[in-house]
Amino acid sequence: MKIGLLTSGGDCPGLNAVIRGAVLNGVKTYGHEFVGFRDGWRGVVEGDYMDLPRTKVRGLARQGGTILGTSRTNPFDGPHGGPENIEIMMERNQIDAIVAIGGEGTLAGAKRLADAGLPVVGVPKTIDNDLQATDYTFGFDTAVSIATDAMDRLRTTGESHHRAMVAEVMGRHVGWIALHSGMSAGAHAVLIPEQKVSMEQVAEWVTEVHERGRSPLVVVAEGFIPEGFEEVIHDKGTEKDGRPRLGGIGEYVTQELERITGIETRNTILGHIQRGGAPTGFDRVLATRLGLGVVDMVHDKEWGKMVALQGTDIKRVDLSVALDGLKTVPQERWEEAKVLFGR
Ligand SMILES: Nc1ncnc2c1ncn2[C@@H]1O[C@H](COP(=O)(O)OP(=O)(O)OP(=O)(O)O)[C@@H](O)[C@H]1O
Ligand SMILES: O=P(O)(O)OC[C@H]1O[C@](O)(CO)[C@@H](O)[C@@H]1O
Ligand SMILES: [Mg+2]
Repeated sequence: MKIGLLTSGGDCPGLNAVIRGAVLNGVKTYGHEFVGFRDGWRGVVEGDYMDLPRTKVRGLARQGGTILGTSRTNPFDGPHGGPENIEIMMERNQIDAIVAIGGEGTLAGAKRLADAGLPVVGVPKTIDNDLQATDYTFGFDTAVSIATDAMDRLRTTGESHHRAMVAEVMGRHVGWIALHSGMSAGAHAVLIPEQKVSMEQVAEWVTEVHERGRSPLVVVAEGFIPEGFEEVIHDKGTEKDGRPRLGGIGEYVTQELERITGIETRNTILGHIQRGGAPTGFDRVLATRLGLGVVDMVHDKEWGKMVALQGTDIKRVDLSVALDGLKTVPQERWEEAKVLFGR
């Protein structure tokens, strides 16, 4: 078989480890051949790909980013998009299957193509950890570990100046990175998209912490909506696909805290630092296992599915199950963390 791999959506530490795992299993176990489409679905609709021999994936497990490049191209758009055109491209290039490595948008495209009869499967990726049917996505552990390290540093400078510190992390729709990095760094408040909290409540937690002589640390996910607001606060316009460009709520929280509490407060936006660089050991192992597993699934011709981590096992699940809403932070996980806030 000749299998085409693509990486699509935001990049994520571990993408290269998936590619390596897939190629090594395919070449060593089955004698399959691999190609890599450039820049996500763009490479598929334009038939733009590179050969991926075993030598091309050497040492890739530890390398951040994606050697294939990524984009947010829709495989159904443009004169060469859609299942009929993609089928013609596959036949012309003798490509037998497509493995789409991406988040919910990429996998929605993969599902529609599989529903139209194309041999397509998925591998879940996102630092946000918001995909259903998989316990964790690779990239999440790396993002949490980078954010934890940054917050440890914010705490020492905050303590020295008796300031409150605000750290804004990624998390457009869900607060997994905020919850885990906040818990890990000992944050005194964690603000996430799933939970409406008033700025007065946050100010109360911050004041309590300050009064017992500590430097308060507030972690806020970029998609947090404070009580009294209907929509996420952002001031950087929108992307081409209409998504608001986030990264700004931290500034609002900082200004409001300083205004209400009178405590000098500083804001740090971690941004894309959370997505860059080498994956953690956990993410390398998870991504490698997903890469190994997806090739077994392709070999068994189980189209329209993705590989997923369930417990400690790599399982095969229908893309429809994985795409049935986002995996948000449950109420009980928030209540559990809340015990650590404030006094
Ligand atoms: N229902 C759909 N059908 C076909 N293509 C889609 C669909 N939904 C999204 N896409 C395409 O997939 C691209 C990638 O999706 P998106 O930008 O959400 O990234 P993602 O794979 O979800 O990763 P991220 O975690 O960065 O959001 C979108 O820009 C869009 O072009
Ligand atoms: O700046 P970009 O690449 O458009 O992506 C930003 C988004 O991608 C993610 O990192 C992953 O979905 C989100 O947390 C964030 O909102
Ligand atoms: Mg998405």
